Amino acid sequence: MASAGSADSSPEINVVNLTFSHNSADSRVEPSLVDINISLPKGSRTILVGANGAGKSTLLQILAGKRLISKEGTLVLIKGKDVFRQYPEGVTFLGTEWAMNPVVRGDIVVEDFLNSVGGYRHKDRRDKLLDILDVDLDWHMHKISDGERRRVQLVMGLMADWDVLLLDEVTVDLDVLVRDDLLKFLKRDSEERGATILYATHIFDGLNEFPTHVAHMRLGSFVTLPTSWPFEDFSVAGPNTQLYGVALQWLREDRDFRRELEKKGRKVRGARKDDVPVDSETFYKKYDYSH
Ligand SMILES: Nc1ncnc2c1ncn2[C@@H]1O[C@H](COP(=O)(O)OP(=O)(O)OP(=O)(O)O)[C@@H](O)[C@H]1O
Repeated sequence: MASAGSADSSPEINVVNLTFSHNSADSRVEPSLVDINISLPKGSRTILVGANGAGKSTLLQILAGKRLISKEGTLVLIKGKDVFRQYPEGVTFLGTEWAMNPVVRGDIVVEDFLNSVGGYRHKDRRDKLLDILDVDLDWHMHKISDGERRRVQLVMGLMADWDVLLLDEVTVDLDVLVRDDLLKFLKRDSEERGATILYATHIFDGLNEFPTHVAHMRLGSFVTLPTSWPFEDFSVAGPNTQLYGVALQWLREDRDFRRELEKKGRKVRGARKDDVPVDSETFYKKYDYSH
């Protein structure tokens, strides 16, 4: 089976010996990423699967140049360029924190907002995306829903041609029809232009036809390196032919793995506290926050 984790002559994304701690001053805190080595070919579309806290966002943020790594022996390259020193052109990162920025909740009309980031220069693609994402140029950014704001973000982020797209869970609040149309657009775009996508998500419905590779992260490491999809080898994820089934199996394995570690007395990050009821109503009744 083809794995994209091995060395490639000219990979579009190449990470070598990456270990990263959010709090490097405190050696008791386990690193968020441990010894990551991946190499993704141009034109690939890779889905990152992993439980909460697995390290998906951290990896995408590092690739987006949002966190500085200065360790000797570590390489984080996109299009052959070091993302910390000479950030490559044509890389787009779309993450969830954008929608929290007060600027994008201000009283500004969508058309002006898109023009302020060069929308007039990419009118054809912009108009295609407005149609796919069902965005109205007359909307006011402070009067739209979170899902609508997300759609504006996607128009903004995707309207210029990109070579590498880093997507961190930004399709989560789209309705199913818009999400489906968007994924078809991205797949076509990637096929026609040889553009590369790395996509972290928790929603696997309707995603079967999208990826060229699928990978599994757990506790900051790759359990399954980016591997050609659909899997031909049952040993990777059992007899699953649907991505949804693969993800369910991997997440179950992650939970079992985490429980085994906890039994041995190791505190595992990302674990749910068992004394917090899963439904919020019970939680608030139990802790009575009314006073
Ligand atoms: N700003 C931060 N400061 C300290 N630790 C952080 C920070 N952001 C993430 N972490 C830690 O890094 C680890 C990886 O988190 P990350 O957000 O990358 O996981 P993820 O796989 O994207 O999870 P999710 O599916 O919940 O988005 C977690 O243990 C998390 O607690």
